Amino acid sequence: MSPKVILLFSGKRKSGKDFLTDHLQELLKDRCEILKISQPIKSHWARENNLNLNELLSDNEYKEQYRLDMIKWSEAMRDKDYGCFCKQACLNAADKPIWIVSDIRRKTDIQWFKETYKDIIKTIRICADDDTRRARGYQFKSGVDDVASECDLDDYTEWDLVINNGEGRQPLKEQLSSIISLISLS
Ligand SMILES: Nc1ncnc2c1ncn2[C@@H]1O[C@H](COP(=O)(O)OP(=O)(O)O)[C@@H](O)[C@H]1O
Ligand SMILES: C[C@@](O)(CCOP(=O)(O)OP(=O)(O)O)CC(=O)O
Repeated sequence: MSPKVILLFSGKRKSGKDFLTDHLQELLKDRCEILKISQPIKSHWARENNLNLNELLSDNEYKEQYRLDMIKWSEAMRDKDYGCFCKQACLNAADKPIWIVSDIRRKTDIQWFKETYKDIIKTIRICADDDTRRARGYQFKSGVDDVASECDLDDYTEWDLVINNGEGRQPLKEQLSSIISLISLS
């Protein structure tokens, strides 16, 4: 069974990508699977450098120590094949009707998914103001917050849905129902 819908989520660090996609998964239960493009990157990095993969995958400070190096290595890999990590994430994914990709970062990520899975793609941008992100632990870092990893989709305008997850956000239930309304499994 191949997926019927693929939801691509994008947003800056601490905008709430994991928070919202984890809650979405609680709602959709076993109909969905969360895919992370950063998973193959982090797996490689953990293996090569003898690091704790679970810590790298968590939302705590641990991954921040390695983010800059992971960005540099993964950019070099993407220069050779822009879809390499998207492909790996999909190869490891379970057969579920809904795939939730929680960390789209580049226009080429969207391009790869649209080329590969055509019109079952929906794109969602999560926004949060800087004060809210800072309250969640964000601190600007040169080489991380001013490069493609965080900025390439800033000027993308073709989102199917934009969700405010900062100051003045709607209650979680409403945020989630706006996402659910994108899904039609006919
Ligand atoms: N709407 C929200 N309400 C409460 N806490 C939130 C909300 N959105 C995000 N957070 C918290 O902010 C932190 C960063 O969120 P996270 O989902 O890890 O961001 P990202 O994956 O975009 O870097 C986490 O501790 C998360 O629980
Ligand atoms: C090297 C990275 O894949 C690390 C991404 O780690 P996370 O996806 O865990 O980051 P946030 O959730 O936004 O905090 C970035 C990249 O450019 O591929």
